[in-house]
Amino acid sequence: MPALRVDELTKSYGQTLALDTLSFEVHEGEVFGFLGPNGAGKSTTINVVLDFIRPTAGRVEVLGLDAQAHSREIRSRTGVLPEGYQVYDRLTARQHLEFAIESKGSDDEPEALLERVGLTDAIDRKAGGYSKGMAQRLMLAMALVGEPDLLILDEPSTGLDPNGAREMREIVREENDRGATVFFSSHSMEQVEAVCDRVGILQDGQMVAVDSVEGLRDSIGGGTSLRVTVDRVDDDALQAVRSLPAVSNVAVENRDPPTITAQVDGSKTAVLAELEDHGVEVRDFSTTEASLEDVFQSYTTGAEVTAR
Ligand SMILES: Nc1ncnc2c1ncn2[C@@H]1O[C@H](COP(=O)(O)OP(=O)(O)OP(=O)(O)O)[C@@H](O)[C@H]1O
Repeated sequence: MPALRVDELTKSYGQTLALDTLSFEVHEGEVFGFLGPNGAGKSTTINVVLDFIRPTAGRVEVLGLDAQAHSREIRSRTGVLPEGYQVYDRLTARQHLEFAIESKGSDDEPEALLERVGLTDAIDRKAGGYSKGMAQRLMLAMALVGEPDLLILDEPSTGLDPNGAREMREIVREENDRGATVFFSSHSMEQVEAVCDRVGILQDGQMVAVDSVEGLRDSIGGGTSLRVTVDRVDDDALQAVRSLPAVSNVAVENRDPPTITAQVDGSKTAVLAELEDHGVEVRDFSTTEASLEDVFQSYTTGAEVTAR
Protein backbone atom coordinates (compact mmCIF):
# COMPACT_ATOMS: atom_id res chain seq x y z
CA MET A 1 0.00 0.00 0.00
CA PRO A 2 1.46 3.39 -0.93
CA ALA A 3 1.60 6.02 1.83
CA LEU A 4 0.18 8.50 -0.62
CA ARG A 5 -1.64 7.90 -3.90
CA VAL A 6 -2.62 10.87 -6.02
CA ASP A 7 -4.80 9.84 -8.92
CA GLU A 8 -5.69 12.12 -11.84
CA LEU A 9 -5.99 15.10 -9.55
CA THR A 10 -7.25 18.33 -11.09
CA LYS A 11 -7.81 21.62 -9.28
CA SER A 12 -8.99 24.83 -10.91
CA TYR A 13 -9.24 28.19 -9.19
CA GLY A 14 -11.56 29.99 -11.60
CA GLN A 15 -9.57 30.30 -14.82
CA THR A 16 -6.34 29.05 -13.19
CA LEU A 17 -5.62 25.36 -13.63
CA ALA A 18 -3.41 24.69 -10.59
CA LEU A 19 -3.32 20.86 -10.90
CA ASP A 20 -3.80 19.10 -14.21
CA THR A 21 -4.67 15.37 -13.92
CA LEU A 22 -1.74 14.91 -11.55
CA SER A 23 -0.88 11.32 -10.64
CA PHE A 24 1.94 9.91 -8.50
CA GLU A 25 2.60 7.64 -5.54
CA VAL A 26 4.78 7.90 -2.47
CA HIS A 27 5.87 4.49 -1.18
CA GLU A 28 5.54 3.56 2.45
CA GLY A 29 8.78 4.27 4.32
CA GLU A 30 10.41 6.49 1.72
CA VAL A 31 11.53 10.10 1.79
CA PHE A 32 9.97 11.76 -1.21
CA GLY A 33 10.99 15.24 -2.35
CA PHE A 34 8.25 17.21 -4.07
CA LEU A 35 9.95 19.84 -6.17
CA GLY A 36 8.68 22.57 -8.37
CA PRO A 37 9.07 26.26 -9.13
CA ASN A 38 6.78 28.91 -7.62
CA GLY A 39 3.19 28.36 -8.61
CA ALA A 40 3.73 24.77 -9.82
CA GLY A 41 0.97 23.50 -7.52
CA LYS A 42 2.87 22.03 -4.56
CA SER A 43 0.84 23.70 -1.82
CA THR A 44 -2.39 23.01 -3.67
CA THR A 45 -1.51 19.31 -3.76
CA ILE A 46 -0.70 19.28 -0.04
CA ASN A 47 -3.92 21.11 0.76
CA VAL A 48 -5.95 18.53 -1.14
CA VAL A 49 -4.06 15.69 0.57
CA LEU A 50 -5.01 17.18 3.96
CA ASP A 51 -8.55 17.94 2.76
CA PHE A 52 -8.12 21.67 3.39
CA ILE A 53 -9.33 22.22 -0.18
CA ARG A 54 -11.47 20.03 -2.40
CA PRO A 55 -10.28 18.97 -5.85
CA THR A 56 -12.15 19.73 -9.06
CA ALA A 57 -11.61 16.10 -10.10
CA GLY A 58 -9.54 13.08 -9.15
CA ARG A 59 -8.83 11.22 -5.97
CA VAL A 60 -6.26 11.08 -3.18
CA GLU A 61 -5.57 8.22 -0.79
CA VAL A 62 -3.44 8.78 2.30
CA LEU A 63 -2.22 5.76 4.31
CA GLY A 64 -4.76 3.70 2.37
CA LEU A 65 -7.65 5.98 3.31
CA ASP A 66 -9.70 8.28 1.12
CA ALA A 67 -8.50 11.83 1.79
CA GLN A 68 -12.00 13.30 1.92
CA ALA A 69 -13.91 10.55 3.70
CA HIS A 70 -11.25 9.94 6.38
CA SER A 71 -9.60 13.31 6.84
CA ARG A 72 -9.82 13.16 10.66
CA GLU A 73 -8.05 9.85 10.95
CA ILE A 74 -5.51 10.93 8.35
CA ARG A 75 -4.72 14.13 10.23
CA SER A 76 -4.34 12.22 13.50
CA ARG A 77 -1.70 9.98 11.89
CA THR A 78 0.05 12.73 9.94
CA GLY A 79 2.46 15.44 11.08
CA VAL A 80 2.29 18.62 9.05
CA LEU A 81 4.68 21.52 8.78
CA PRO A 82 2.64 24.04 6.82
CA GLU A 83 4.03 26.67 4.49
CA GLY A 84 4.85 29.95 6.22
CA TYR A 85 4.87 30.16 9.97
CA GLN A 86 1.64 30.30 11.85
CA VAL A 87 2.54 30.50 15.51
CA TYR A 88 0.38 32.10 18.16
CA ASP A 89 2.22 35.18 19.34
CA ARG A 90 0.92 35.04 22.90
CA LEU A 91 1.67 31.38 23.54
CA THR A 92 5.03 29.95 24.56
CA ALA A 93 6.66 27.02 22.78
CA ARG A 94 5.65 24.78 25.68
CA GLN A 95 2.02 25.85 25.36
CA HIS A 96 2.07 25.23 21.59
CA LEU A 97 3.38 21.74 22.21
CA GLU A 98 0.93 21.02 25.03
CA PHE A 99 -1.89 21.97 22.68
CA ALA A 100 -0.59 19.73 19.87
CA ILE A 101 0.03 16.82 22.28
CA GLU A 102 -3.47 17.08 23.70
CA SER A 103 -5.16 17.28 20.33
CA LYS A 104 -3.29 14.21 19.11
CA GLY A 105 -3.91 12.30 22.35
CA SER A 106 -0.20 11.61 22.64
CA ASP A 107 1.97 11.33 25.74
CA ASP A 108 5.00 13.13 24.30
CA GLU A 109 6.91 15.58 26.47
CA PRO A 110 7.21 19.18 25.20
CA GLU A 111 10.77 19.37 26.55
CA ALA A 112 11.97 16.34 24.57
CA LEU A 113 10.44 17.58 21.32
CA LEU A 114 11.79 21.09 21.73
CA GLU A 115 15.22 19.71 22.49
CA ARG A 116 15.15 17.79 19.22
CA VAL A 117 14.54 20.97 17.25
CA GLY A 118 16.99 23.06 19.28
CA LEU A 119 14.47 25.32 21.02
CA THR A 120 15.10 24.35 24.65
CA ASP A 121 16.31 27.82 25.62
CA ALA A 122 13.16 29.49 24.35
CA ILE A 123 10.69 26.94 25.76
CA ASP A 124 8.92 29.44 28.05
CA ARG A 125 9.19 32.50 25.84
CA LYS A 126 6.21 33.80 23.89
CA ALA A 127 6.41 32.85 20.21
CA GLY A 128 5.59 36.44 19.17
CA GLY A 129 9.23 37.32 19.79
CA TYR A 130 10.67 34.41 17.84
CA SER A 131 12.76 34.81 14.72
CA LYS A 132 11.50 33.20 11.53
CA GLY A 133 13.86 30.26 12.02
CA MET A 134 12.76 29.73 15.63
CA ALA A 135 9.12 29.76 14.59
CA GLN A 136 9.94 27.21 11.90
CA ARG A 137 11.63 24.98 14.49
CA LEU A 138 8.59 25.24 16.73
CA MET A 139 6.28 24.27 13.86
CA LEU A 140 8.51 21.29 13.15
CA ALA A 141 8.35 20.16 16.79
CA MET A 142 4.56 20.29 16.54
CA ALA A 143 4.64 18.20 13.38
CA LEU A 144 6.63 15.51 15.23
CA VAL A 145 4.05 15.07 18.00
CA GLY A 146 2.65 11.55 18.31
CA GLU A 147 5.19 9.78 16.06
CA PRO A 148 3.17 10.29 12.87
CA ASP A 149 3.16 7.62 10.16
CA LEU A 150 3.43 10.33 7.53
CA LEU A 151 5.24 13.66 7.76
CA ILE A 152 4.25 16.35 5.29
CA LEU A 153 6.70 19.22 5.29
CA ASP A 154 5.91 22.20 3.06
CA GLU A 155 9.13 24.12 2.36
CA PRO A 156 10.66 23.01 5.68
CA SER A 157 13.91 24.94 5.29
CA THR A 158 12.30 28.36 4.90
CA GLY A 159 13.90 30.79 7.32
CA LEU A 160 16.50 28.31 8.56
CA ASP A 161 20.21 29.08 8.57
CA PRO A 162 22.61 26.41 7.26
CA ASN A 163 22.83 24.78 10.71
CA GLY A 164 19.07 24.75 11.01
CA ALA A 165 18.72 23.24 7.54
CA ARG A 166 21.21 20.51 8.48
CA GLU A 167 19.33 19.76 11.70
CA MET A 168 16.12 19.60 9.70
CA ARG A 169 17.68 16.98 7.44
CA GLU A 170 18.85 15.01 10.47
CA ILE A 171 15.35 14.99 11.89
CA VAL A 172 13.94 13.84 8.55
CA ARG A 173 16.42 10.95 8.63
CA GLU A 174 15.62 10.05 12.23
CA GLU A 175 11.91 10.06 11.54
CA ASN A 176 12.42 7.94 8.47
CA ASP A 177 14.57 5.47 10.44
CA ARG A 178 11.74 5.19 12.93
CA GLY A 179 9.52 4.11 10.02
CA ALA A 180 7.76 7.34 9.03
CA THR A 181 7.17 8.20 5.39
CA VAL A 182 8.32 11.74 4.67
CA PHE A 183 6.89 13.90 1.90
CA PHE A 184 8.39 17.32 1.58
CA SER A 185 8.13 20.12 -0.88
CA SER A 186 10.92 22.43 -1.88
CA HIS A 187 12.08 24.84 -4.57
CA SER A 188 15.60 23.71 -4.06
CA MET A 189 17.06 20.55 -5.48
CA GLU A 190 20.08 20.91 -3.18
CA GLN A 191 17.84 20.60 -0.14
CA VAL A 192 16.39 17.30 -1.22
CA GLU A 193 19.59 15.67 -2.47
CA ALA A 194 20.88 14.65 0.92
CA VAL A 195 17.75 12.99 2.23
CA CYS A 196 15.39 11.90 -0.55
CA ASP A 197 14.99 8.41 -1.87
CA ARG A 198 13.00 9.75 -4.80
CA VAL A 199 12.13 13.12 -6.20
CA GLY A 200 9.09 14.25 -8.16
CA ILE A 201 9.32 17.43 -10.21
CA LEU A 202 6.08 19.34 -10.62
CA GLN A 203 5.59 21.90 -13.36
CA ASP A 204 2.32 23.65 -14.21
CA GLY A 205 0.32 21.17 -12.16
CA GLN A 206 1.79 18.09 -13.81
CA MET A 207 4.56 15.75 -12.73
CA VAL A 208 7.31 16.05 -15.33
CA ALA A 209 9.66 13.51 -13.73
CA VAL A 210 9.76 11.05 -10.83
CA ASP A 211 12.97 9.23 -10.08
CA SER A 212 15.91 8.94 -7.71
CA VAL A 213 18.31 11.88 -7.74
CA GLU A 214 20.81 9.74 -9.65
CA GLY A 215 18.15 8.62 -12.11
CA LEU A 216 17.16 12.23 -12.79
CA ARG A 217 20.77 13.17 -13.36
CA ASP A 218 21.20 10.36 -15.83
CA SER A 219 17.94 11.08 -17.58
CA ILE A 220 18.88 14.61 -18.60
CA GLY A 221 22.09 13.32 -20.11
CA GLY A 222 23.99 16.10 -18.33
CA GLY A 223 26.59 13.46 -17.72
CA THR A 224 30.00 14.44 -16.55
CA SER A 225 32.19 17.31 -17.57
CA LEU A 226 35.75 16.13 -18.11
CA ARG A 227 38.84 18.39 -18.12
CA VAL A 228 42.09 16.85 -19.25
CA THR A 229 45.43 18.62 -19.02
CA VAL A 230 47.79 17.40 -21.76
CA ASP A 231 51.33 18.13 -22.90
CA ARG A 232 50.19 19.20 -26.40
CA VAL A 233 47.10 19.21 -28.55
CA ASP A 234 47.00 17.01 -31.57
CA ASP A 235 44.30 17.34 -34.27
CA ASP A 236 44.15 13.61 -34.91
CA ALA A 237 43.76 12.91 -31.21
CA LEU A 238 41.01 15.50 -30.92
CA GLN A 239 39.24 14.05 -33.92
CA ALA A 240 39.44 10.59 -32.37
CA VAL A 241 37.96 11.86 -29.09
CA ARG A 242 35.17 13.68 -30.96
CA SER A 243 34.22 10.49 -32.77
CA LEU A 244 33.81 8.49 -29.55
CA PRO A 245 30.22 7.59 -28.75
CA ALA A 246 28.71 9.39 -25.74
CA VAL A 247 31.27 12.20 -25.94
CA SER A 248 30.19 15.70 -26.94
CA ASN A 249 31.20 19.37 -26.80
CA VAL A 250 34.90 18.63 -27.14
CA ALA A 251 36.86 21.88 -26.88
CA VAL A 252 40.39 23.06 -26.24
CA GLU A 253 41.45 25.75 -23.81
CA ASN A 254 44.74 27.18 -25.01
CA ARG A 255 46.47 27.42 -21.72
CA ASP A 256 49.87 26.34 -20.68
CA PRO A 257 49.66 23.38 -20.46
CA PRO A 258 46.66 23.03 -22.82
CA THR A 259 43.39 21.63 -21.49
CA ILE A 260 40.80 19.58 -23.37
CA THR A 261 37.22 19.74 -22.12
CA ALA A 262 34.40 17.37 -23.05
CA GLN A 263 30.97 16.18 -21.95
CA VAL A 264 31.08 12.48 -21.25
CA ASP A 265 27.98 10.38 -20.83
CA GLY A 266 29.61 7.21 -19.55
CA SER A 267 33.18 6.17 -18.94
CA LYS A 268 35.91 8.81 -19.11
CA THR A 269 38.58 6.15 -19.54
CA ALA A 270 37.87 5.85 -23.26
CA VAL A 271 38.74 9.53 -23.73
CA LEU A 272 42.01 9.23 -21.81
CA ALA A 273 42.93 6.04 -23.67
CA GLU A 274 42.22 7.64 -27.06
CA LEU A 275 44.50 10.58 -26.25
CA GLU A 276 47.30 8.32 -25.06
CA ASP A 277 46.94 6.08 -28.12
CA HIS A 278 47.65 9.18 -30.19
CA GLY A 279 50.82 9.89 -28.27
CA VAL A 280 49.34 12.71 -26.19
CA GLU A 281 50.53 12.71 -22.61
CA VAL A 282 47.74 13.05 -20.06
CA ARG A 283 49.13 15.11 -17.18
CA ASP A 284 46.01 15.51 -15.11
CA PHE A 285 42.26 15.26 -15.35
CA SER A 286 39.17 16.14 -13.31
CA THR A 287 35.46 15.52 -13.60
CA THR A 288 32.39 17.48 -12.51
CA GLU A 289 28.86 16.17 -12.45
CA ALA A 290 25.83 18.15 -13.57
CA SER A 291 24.58 19.94 -10.48
CA LEU A 292 21.14 19.18 -9.18
CA GLU A 293 20.07 22.73 -9.86
CA ASP A 294 20.96 22.04 -13.49
CA VAL A 295 18.74 18.98 -13.44
CA PHE A 296 15.89 20.96 -11.94
CA GLN A 297 16.32 23.73 -14.48
CA SER A 298 16.38 21.32 -17.33
CA TYR A 299 13.01 19.91 -16.32
CA THR A 300 11.32 23.14 -15.40
CA THR A 301 12.60 25.49 -18.10
CA GLY A 302 13.63 23.11 -20.85
CA ALA A 303 17.11 24.66 -20.76
CA GLU A 304 19.95 22.57 -22.07
CA VAL A 305 22.25 21.30 -19.36
CA THR A 306 25.98 21.17 -19.24
CA ALA A 307 27.91 20.11 -16.20
CA ARG A 308 29.94 22.80 -14.51
N1 LIG B 1 -6.67 30.34 -3.41
C1 LIG B 1 -6.27 30.49 -4.66
N2 LIG B 1 -6.99 31.20 -5.54
C2 LIG B 1 -6.61 31.35 -6.82
N3 LIG B 1 -5.48 30.81 -7.34
C3 LIG B 1 -4.71 30.10 -6.52
C4 LIG B 1 -5.04 29.89 -5.13
N4 LIG B 1 -4.08 29.14 -4.57
C5 LIG B 1 -3.19 28.87 -5.54
N5 LIG B 1 -3.57 29.45 -6.72
C6 LIG B 1 -2.86 29.35 -8.00
O1 LIG B 1 -2.62 27.98 -8.27
C7 LIG B 1 -1.32 27.77 -8.82
C8 LIG B 1 -0.54 26.82 -7.93
O2 LIG B 1 -0.26 27.47 -6.68
P1 LIG B 1 0.45 26.73 -5.45
O3 LIG B 1 0.43 27.69 -4.31
O4 LIG B 1 -0.16 25.40 -5.25
O5 LIG B 1 1.93 26.56 -6.00
P2 LIG B 1 3.27 26.19 -5.22
O6 LIG B 1 3.98 25.21 -6.08
O7 LIG B 1 2.96 25.80 -3.82
O8 LIG B 1 4.03 27.57 -5.25
P3 LIG B 1 5.09 28.18 -4.20
O9 LIG B 1 6.34 27.41 -4.38
O10 LIG B 1 5.22 29.59 -4.66
O11 LIG B 1 4.51 28.06 -2.83
C9 LIG B 1 -0.72 29.17 -8.96
O12 LIG B 1 -0.96 29.61 -10.27
C10 LIG B 1 -1.48 29.99 -7.96
O13 LIG B 1 -1.53 31.32 -8.38
